[in-house]
Amino acid sequence: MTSEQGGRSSHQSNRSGQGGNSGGVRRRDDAGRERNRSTTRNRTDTAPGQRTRVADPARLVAFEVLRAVSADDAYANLVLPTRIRRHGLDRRDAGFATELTYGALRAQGTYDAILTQCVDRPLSELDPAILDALRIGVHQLMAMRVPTHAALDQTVGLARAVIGAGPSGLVNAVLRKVAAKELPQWLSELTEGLSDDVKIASIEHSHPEWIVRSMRQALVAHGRDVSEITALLEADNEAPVVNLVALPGLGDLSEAFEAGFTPGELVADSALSSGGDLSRLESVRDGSVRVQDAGSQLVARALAAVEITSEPNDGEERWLDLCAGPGGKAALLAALAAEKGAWILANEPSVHRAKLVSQALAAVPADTWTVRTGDGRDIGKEHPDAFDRILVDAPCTGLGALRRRPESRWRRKLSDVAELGPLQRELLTSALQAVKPGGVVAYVTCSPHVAETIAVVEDVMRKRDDLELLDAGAALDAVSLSHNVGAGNAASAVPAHQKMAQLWPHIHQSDAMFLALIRKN
Ligand SMILES: C[S@@+](CC[C@H](N)C(=O)[O-])C[C@H]1O[C@@H](n2cnc3c(N)ncnc32)[C@H](O)[C@@H]1O
Repeated sequence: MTSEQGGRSSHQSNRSGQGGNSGGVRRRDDAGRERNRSTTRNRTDTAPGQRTRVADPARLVAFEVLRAVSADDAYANLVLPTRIRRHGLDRRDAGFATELTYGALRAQGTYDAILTQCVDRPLSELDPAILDALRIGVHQLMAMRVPTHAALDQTVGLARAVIGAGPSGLVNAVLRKVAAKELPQWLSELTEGLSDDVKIASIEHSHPEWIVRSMRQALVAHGRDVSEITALLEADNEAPVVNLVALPGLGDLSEAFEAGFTPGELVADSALSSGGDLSRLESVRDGSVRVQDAGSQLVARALAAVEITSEPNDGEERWLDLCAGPGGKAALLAALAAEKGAWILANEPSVHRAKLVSQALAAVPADTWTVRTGDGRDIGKEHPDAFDRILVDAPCTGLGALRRRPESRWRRKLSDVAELGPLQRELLTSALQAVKPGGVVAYVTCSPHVAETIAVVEDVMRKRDDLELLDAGAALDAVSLSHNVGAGNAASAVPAHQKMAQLWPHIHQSDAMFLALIRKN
């Protein structure tokens, strides 16, 4: 099972299925939602904390993951599957735990704003474990189809079992206040009297204000209307579908289609599904079919297909993936290189990640690729004018992949953008040294933040007079199935920006990948 399976609802989905308030034994349906068995007794008004004394395993899993994220800086997508296994959750409970975990993490900003109205002290003064239990309770009350009494009873029971009887009383009292209003009413109260659109969007769509501001700026820089911000932030709060790619010439999607995947509409040799146990697929196990976002597939294909005028060495093009770990794009590029009779060097400084690159490349003929463990900033000096095509998939804030990393919006800081800037510039500078005259460098980030995208490209290009920006939007169109991706920036007021391309989750259902293609003349 993928860790996203079952994480369906945005935190703002309605509570339409939440009408029942009868007591009785809980059961979950296929989507992991709790249903009541019919009984007539209404237990909502009795003290839930007095009843349930054991933690429901699915809620316990969500609580443990939230604790690992807030106390140990863990990544939810890595911890969740291990906890699901450890607690032996079945498919339905795993779906419920996934929705609860990811929903509570994504919507943390909105939920904390609600909790602030219901707790008699600053949230920072609460025991962090109590705060995590409250967030789990709020998500059930505001966005899942869990009957109110079950959300209260089970969350208070969880707090009693894992934190203690005293705190469970606090959890009970606070969640009862939260439950008194539905989400739309909370949101209108929280935003009443505010005139700052950024603040309002931040509360309503649970993104830090600096990220809302950055996204708005990026939309405008790429010639889009700022009003798209709502759709963009909403897309960030949705669980992404699983995208597969069959490595060209090596992989076959028929097994995936038999397992219920549907053909991808954006890019060739791709397939989509909302979930499923990928380890069942032999083609995934042997690495010839890989999980990869459609945006990543498109940018890799655009670089492989764009016209170059450099002279191949002995008829063989030399490609370089400067920042290859963990190897997603390197695998697709290497398969495309093998088809064209080219060779690729995949570079990665982290030893662990370089090993992952080698594993990712294992399905591709071994004479097509080499993995180098080293700093990409040195390659330009060591190998000037040596490569025909270079990918610089630069280390970045990852603000374009918030759908996949539910906690990252709270962990990232504006200062990270400034800290990454020099490295991004040095890596692109190195690549421009390493590319042959007539060859092309693709500068890619999984972030739409203009300080990581347009500003880096413009700063670095200003320092040389032998560079030319190619039309990246047209290059994406050329390798897409529709031939009309719409990622180029014809509407941008700045001519140079028009040639740089930006994909968007709310438009392309992909990560927000940025692509600039630079030819050295
Ligand atoms: C955005 S990730 C690349 C993702 C990869 N292309 C893929 O598709 O799987 C950026 C990578 O750059 C690596 N990196 C960090 N500093 C670097 C440096 N000085 N030179 C080259 N790579 C670097 C990071 O370790 C990380 O693996």
